[in-house]
Amino acid sequence: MLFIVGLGLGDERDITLRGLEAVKQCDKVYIEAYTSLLSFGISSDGLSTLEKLYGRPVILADREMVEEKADEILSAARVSDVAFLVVGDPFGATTHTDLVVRAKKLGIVVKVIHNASVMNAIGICGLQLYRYGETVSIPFFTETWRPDSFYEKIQSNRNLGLHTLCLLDIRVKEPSLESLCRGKKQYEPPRYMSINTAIEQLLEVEQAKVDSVYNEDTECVGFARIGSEDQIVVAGTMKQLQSIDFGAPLHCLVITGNTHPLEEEMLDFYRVGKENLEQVDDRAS
Ligand SMILES: C[S@@+](CC[C@H](N)C(=O)[O-])C[C@H]1O[C@@H](n2cnc3c(N)ncnc32)[C@H](O)[C@@H]1O
Repeated sequence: MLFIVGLGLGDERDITLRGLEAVKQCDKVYIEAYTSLLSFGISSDGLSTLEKLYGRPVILADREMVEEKADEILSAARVSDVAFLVVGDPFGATTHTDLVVRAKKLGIVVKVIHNASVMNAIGICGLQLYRYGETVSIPFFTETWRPDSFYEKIQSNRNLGLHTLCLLDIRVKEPSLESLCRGKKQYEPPRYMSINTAIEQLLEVEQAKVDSVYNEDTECVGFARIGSEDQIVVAGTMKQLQSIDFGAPLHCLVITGNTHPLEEEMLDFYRVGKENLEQVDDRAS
C-alpha cells in the first residue's frame, strides 16, 4: 500500500495521529522536500528529528527521484507498505497527483492522509477563501528569462474583485537539500523567493505593461513561515511590505481584491506597525 501523508506546516509535531500511525507501520518512508520546507528543514539534523519521532529511517526524495524514478517508490509499494511524506497537504502542490495516478494504474492501493496546507492557512489574515481567484506562481527572474504569465491571471482576478495568492519560487539544486539536511556535502544552497523579491518582480512587470493592474499602493498581505511559532503576517501596500524583513523562508503573498467589511476588520489586526503586537498575542494563546 502507498500512504501519502501530509505533514502540516510547522514542525514534526504537526503530523496527524492517523499520519503518524501509518508512518510507523511502513517498511519504507520517503519525504518529498522540494515543493515546500518544514521550519526545521534546513538544519543539519532535520531528517533525524523525523526519524526519532517515527522510529524509521527517512529517505529524502529529490525532484529527480519523484518525477523520473518514481518506479523505485512504486515497486516498493507493490510488495510492502510505503509512506510518501509531503510538507503541508499532499495536494497543495500539483506534482503528486502524477504519483497517485501511476500507483492506481499499477493496482497499488493508495491512502491519502490530509493535513493543513498553506492554501488554507492564509485564512488567518481574515481574507475569506471563497473570495480568492486563481492562484499564481512567481518564478525567479534571470538575466534572460523574465516570464510574466502571472500578470494576466492577477488582472482577471482583480477585474472580478478577487484576491490572488502568489506562491513564491523554490529553487533546489538536487544535492544541496540532502547536504543541508545531513550536513555532509558542500553544494550551492537552495534559493527561496522572499516577499521583497516577489514585489520587486511584480512591479517590474507592471511597469512594462500598458494596462494598470496594480501598483506600489496596492494592498497586500505578506506571510512568512505560516504554522510555525515565529510566523509573520503583515498587511500593507506593496511599498510598505517591501521595506519589511520577513526573515527565513517560506514566504507567500496575497494581492487583495475587493474586501468585505469583516475582512477589513481582521486585516486591521495585521496592518504595518501592529504586527509585533499580533505576534505576541499569537504566542500567548
Ligand atoms: C507548492 S506550494 C505548497 C505546498 C505544500 N504541500 C502545502 O500544501 O502547503 C509551495 C509554496 O507555498 C508557499 N508556502 C508553503 N508553505 C508556506 C509557509 N509555511 N509559509 C509561507 N508560505 C508557504 C511558498 O510560497 C512555497 O513556495
